[in-house]
Formats: sequence, C-alpha cells, structure tokens
Amino acid sequence: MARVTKIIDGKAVAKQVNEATAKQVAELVAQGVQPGIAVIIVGEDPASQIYVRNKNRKATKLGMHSIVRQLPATTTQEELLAIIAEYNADDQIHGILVQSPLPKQINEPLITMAIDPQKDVDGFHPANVGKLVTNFPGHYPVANTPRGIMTMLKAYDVNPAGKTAVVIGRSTIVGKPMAALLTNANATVTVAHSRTRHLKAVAKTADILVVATGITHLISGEDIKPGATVIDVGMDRDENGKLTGDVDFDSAQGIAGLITPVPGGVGPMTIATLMQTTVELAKWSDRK
Ligand SMILES: Nc1nc(=O)c2c([nH]1)NC[C@@H]1CN(c3ccc(C(=O)N[C@@H](CCC(=O)O)C(=O)O)cc3)C=[N+]21
Repeated sequence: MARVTKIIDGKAVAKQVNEATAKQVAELVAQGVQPGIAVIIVGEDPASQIYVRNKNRKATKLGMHSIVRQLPATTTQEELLAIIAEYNADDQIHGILVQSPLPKQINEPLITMAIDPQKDVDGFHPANVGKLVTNFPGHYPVANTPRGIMTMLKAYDVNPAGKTAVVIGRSTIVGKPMAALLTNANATVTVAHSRTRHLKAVAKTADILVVATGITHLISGEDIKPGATVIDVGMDRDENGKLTGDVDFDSAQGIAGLITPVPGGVGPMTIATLMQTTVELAKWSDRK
C-alpha cells in the first residue's frame, strides 16, 4: 500500500503559539508591562511592506505595543544607527527588528551589531548566535524561522535525537541557526549548499530534510528518503506569480512521511515565533 504523506499544518501550530502568546501578553499587561516591538523598514520594497504590515497587525491583535518605522530608501547608515539607539533606550520597546533587505548604502552586519542583544528579536546579533552555537544556558533570542520549525517538529512528535538531518542552505537567518538547533537537539546534521557535490544524494540521506535555498522546486520526490520529514522554507514565486516552495510538493506525496506546505507551513510559524520572542524579551528584560 502506498504511503500517505501527512501535511504539517503550520497555520494550526501558529494559532496555538499565538494563543499562548496572547495569554502571556495579558499577564504582563496586568503586571504593568506591555510587550513592545519596533519594526524598522527602509525603502518601499513591496514584499517587505506586506510582511511588515502583517507583523504589525499580528502584534496589535495579540495585545502588544507595535511600532512600524518607515524610512526612505535614501536613509543613511548614521540615520539608521541613531534610530536604533533611540529604540535601544526606549523602555516601551522590548524587541527591535530591522527588516531586510536593506539598501546598499547600509552595512547590514553593522546594523545587526548595533541592536541591544537583549532587544534582538530576530536573534541575529553575534552575541546571541554565539550563545545558540555554544548551547549556552539561560535566556536569549534565537532566529525565529528555525525556532518555529523546531516547534512544528515537536507538535508533530518528530524528535531529532539520533536522526540524520540535512539542512540545505547556510544563511545566517535560516541554515546556520537551523543546523545549530538540530545539533543541540542531538540530530546528526549535514549542512549542504550550492557547492555541495551530489546534493540530491545527500538530501536523500535525511530523516529530517530542511530546504532553505530560494530555488523553486530544487528538491522533488525522488530526492526524498521514504518516510522523511520535509520542511520547506522556500518562499518562491512560480511562473504565474503564485507562492511556491523549494520542494516540489506534489511529487513528494506518497514518499515523504510529513511535509510542510507553502504557503501555510514555515511562514505562519515565523511570525508566531517572532511574537513569542517579543513577549519573552519583555519578560526577561531587566528594564521593565
Ligand atoms: N529582519 C527580518 N526578519 C524577518 O523575519 C524577515 C525579514 N527581515 N525580511 C523578510 C523575511 C520574510 N519573512 C516572512 C515571514 C512570514 C511569512 C508568511 O507568513 N508567509 C505566509 C504567506 C504569505 C503570502 O501569501 O505572501 C505563508 O508562508 O503561509 C513570509 C515571510 C520574514 N522575514
């Protein structure tokens, strides 16, 4: 009998996370602390505008204080640094997010470093990345997309311990923190990328396959180990402008054990985890 591939419902798991977040927001508000997030966007990139609007809407819906700071595409690095300094010093703001991409006159790593690590809601500051990689004890923010993926795995009882995980993509925002989280969860992790030889054969060794390349349908059913859990981080547009993933979802049916759809998989979890992190930063803050 052919295998039935189960679809991981990212929207449903995100809803559970958001319900828990709303509760925690209410508790903090009762204690006189309203969790606050500031999203800074430079320029008018239409996709970024939509993402930022969605984040703002979700934060407000969950009872948080949410600021969107829209800056012109001509903003200088010094101006952006000054605005970050302003939110670093603002006790009403617990999380700061500078939406990427940034215009080319701005040095992105420098901006990442300027955010107070205790307000680094993306978890991109090297101090926080270092803590993740060293599996440091205590509280610190972790990149929301990979953290959201870990939450989804848990929700579907996929325990990485002892399993072979392959992460395709080595970005700072997804691939590297994903590999660190899976390693910390005792998986045996391979990080593959555009220079990997026999990429598809490597992919096929995975019990847990995370694909984060931005290459539409890079992976298809024949590259997937039967029964594997497949996490598609792709947010690609097909020839009709429709949102699709790095995995050919249809050809994975009957081969993968579990798979995330695009949309409705990783995306909603990223936003829900971002909100979760904002509340945690408010809780952990020593400047309430
Ligand atoms: N500093 C920074 N932090 C980010 O977290 C960040 C960023 N910059 N720059 C851009 C990317 C993109 N991103 C998305 C989050 C959720 C969805 C999402 O909710 N997607 C829905 C569908 C949305 C649609 O239909 O277009 C889904 O997959 O179901 C998409 C994209 C966060 N980003």
